[in-house]
Amino acid sequence: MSIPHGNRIVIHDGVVNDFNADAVIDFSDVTFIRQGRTLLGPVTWQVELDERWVIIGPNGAGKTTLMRLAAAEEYPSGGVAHLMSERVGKTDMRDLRTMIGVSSSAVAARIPQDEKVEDLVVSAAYAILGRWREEYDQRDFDQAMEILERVGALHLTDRTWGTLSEGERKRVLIARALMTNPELLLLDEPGAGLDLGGREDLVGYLGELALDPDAPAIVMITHHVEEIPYGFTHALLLDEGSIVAQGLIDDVLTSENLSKTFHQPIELSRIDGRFFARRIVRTHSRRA
Ligand SMILES: Nc1ncnc2c1ncn2[C@@H]1O[C@H](COP(=O)(O)OP(=O)(O)OP(=O)(O)O)[C@@H](O)[C@H]1O
Repeated sequence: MSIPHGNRIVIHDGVVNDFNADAVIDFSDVTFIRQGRTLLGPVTWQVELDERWVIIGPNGAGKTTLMRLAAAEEYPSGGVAHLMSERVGKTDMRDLRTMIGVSSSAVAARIPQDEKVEDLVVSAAYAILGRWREEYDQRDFDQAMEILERVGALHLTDRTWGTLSEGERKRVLIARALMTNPELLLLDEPGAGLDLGGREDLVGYLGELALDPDAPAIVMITHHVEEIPYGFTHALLLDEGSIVAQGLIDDVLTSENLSKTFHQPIELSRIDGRFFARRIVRTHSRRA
């Protein structure tokens, strides 16, 4: 059997297993079908450890579906998916999830109102073991405090989830997602519901995280190009379950590609490295 070149390898236990060993996400022709409807795909997409991706697309485009597949929360209906070099469907999804940090409204919705921030973050290290309310190791508490400080939420340690503002919740969710030292961090609309100051704080923090060489690979869904932090390297545009464009952010985020994705004339501009987008308003000159 011939071995392909580059970073693709073949393991043969009777089955050819061809994937990018450097990728935390390696999807090849992945589809997701429900009730006879193809909600996503076929999608071929690779994310490597030092990459920071933004996913953009209209409502219902399939962004969260893609994220759920990347979070090992769903099995693909077709195609081949590897997460952290493990073949989805041939490995324990719970083991995979320990390597993936997720911050999303779905995670937020499962948190009891009376959960203390400290417990919420520290328990992430134990969730897989089902030790939600048991004794925790002092080292885990120390790590939780360190992460809360990094996301600017140390002062919230003793507060309960129900008393937090939207911006505070977003920070605490990211802290919880980072607690397991994941290889992959998935952020589904982390800026949703934040006021201008809160959004700018978040963009600043995520920009620092993006530039940290020890940070995990990051994939973030957003509806607003203004929320893309400095340091994000790649973009994927999705529409009606299909990829419109993907690759390096400077190549993919263009007025032309956004107009195609959103089916309207969009003008994209960039000021000091930040993106801004608006619909082009056509003005008609009147004859006297
Ligand atoms: N389990 C399911 N069964 C049937 N349809 C589903 C299921 N999950 C999602 N969908 C549909 O798949 C499509 C894509 O949904 P998804 O949540 O991935 O979109 P999205 O891009 O994240 O949208 P939004 O920006 O509104 O959050 C939508 O039309 C949605 O109604």
